[in-house]
Amino acid sequence: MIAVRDLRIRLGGALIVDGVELDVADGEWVTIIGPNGAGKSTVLRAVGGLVPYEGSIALGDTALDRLTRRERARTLATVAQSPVVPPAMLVYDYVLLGRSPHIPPLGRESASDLAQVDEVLAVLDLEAFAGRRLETLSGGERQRVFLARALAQEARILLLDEPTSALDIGHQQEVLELVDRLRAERGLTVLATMHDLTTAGEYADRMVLLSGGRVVAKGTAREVLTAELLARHYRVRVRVIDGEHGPLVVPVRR
Ligand SMILES: Nc1ncnc2c1ncn2[C@@H]1O[C@H](COP(=O)(O)OP(=O)(O)OP(=O)(O)O)[C@@H](O)[C@H]1O
Repeated sequence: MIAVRDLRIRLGGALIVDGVELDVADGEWVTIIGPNGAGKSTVLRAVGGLVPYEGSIALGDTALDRLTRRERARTLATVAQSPVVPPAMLVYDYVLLGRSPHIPPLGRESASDLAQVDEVLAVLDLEAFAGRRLETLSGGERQRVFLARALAQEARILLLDEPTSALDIGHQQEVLELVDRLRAERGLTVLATMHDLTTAGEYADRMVLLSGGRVVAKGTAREVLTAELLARHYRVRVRVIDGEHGPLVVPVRR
C-alpha cells in the first residue's frame, strides 16, 4: 500500500533523510521509531505529500506525485504533531473539514457527511466538545479532535505522527485501541511515529528504527527493540523484558 524507495530529503541545505526504504502492506501497521531529529516526521510528511523529496513514493499502484491534492486526501489522512488550527473554529466544523475531499467543488456537505462527523465524534467520546472553540480544549482533547478529523476523511491510509504524545495513559490506550479496531473493521493501513517504545511495539506489526536519516533496523518489535540496538542509537541503558504483547522496554540507571 505504501512503497518508499531510496527516499532522500534535503532541508535547509542538509540531507535529513538519506536513502530510506520502507514498505507498508495493505492493512498493516508500521511504526517508525528513532531518537529526536532522526527524520521520522520528515519521512511521514513526505509520504503525506507535504515536503519535496528525491526517490520514489507509491501509494498502491500510483506514484504519489501523480495524485492530485484531492485524490491524495481521499487516499491518506494525516494526524500531524502540531497542526495549524484556524482561529475561533468550532470542534464540529474542524472535524467536518475532514469531509472536504468528499464534497464536490462549490458543493455543500451532504447528510451522510454530517452523519460521518457525528459518528466519529461519538466514537472518540467528543460529542460534549462539538460546540467548543478548538483553542479552549486541553492538549489531549485537541489531539483527539485532530484524530477525529483524520478519521472523518475515510482514507485507506492513516499517517500518525506521535498520535498519543499529549494523552494520559487511559486516553492513549483508548485511541490506539480505536485505531487498531478501525484498522480491522475498515482495512486501514497505518504508518505511525512514536516515542514510547513499549507501546509502539505492542501495536505495530513491524517497526522501523531510523537514526541520522537512515534505516538502521527493521522487523518485528522483538527484532528491533533489543537492548543493544537501543543503546547504540539512543545512547540509553535499557532492560528489555519479554511481555505478553511484545517487549517491555525499561530504562535503567547508569
Ligand atoms: N526546514 C528545515 N531546515 C533545516 N533542518 C530541518 C528543517 N526541518 C527539519 N529539520 C531538521 O531535520 C531533522 C529531522 O527532523 P524530524 O522532525 O523529521 O525528526 P524526528 O525524528 O521526527 O524528531 P522528533 O523525535 O524530535 O520529533 C532535525 O534535525 C531537524 O532539525
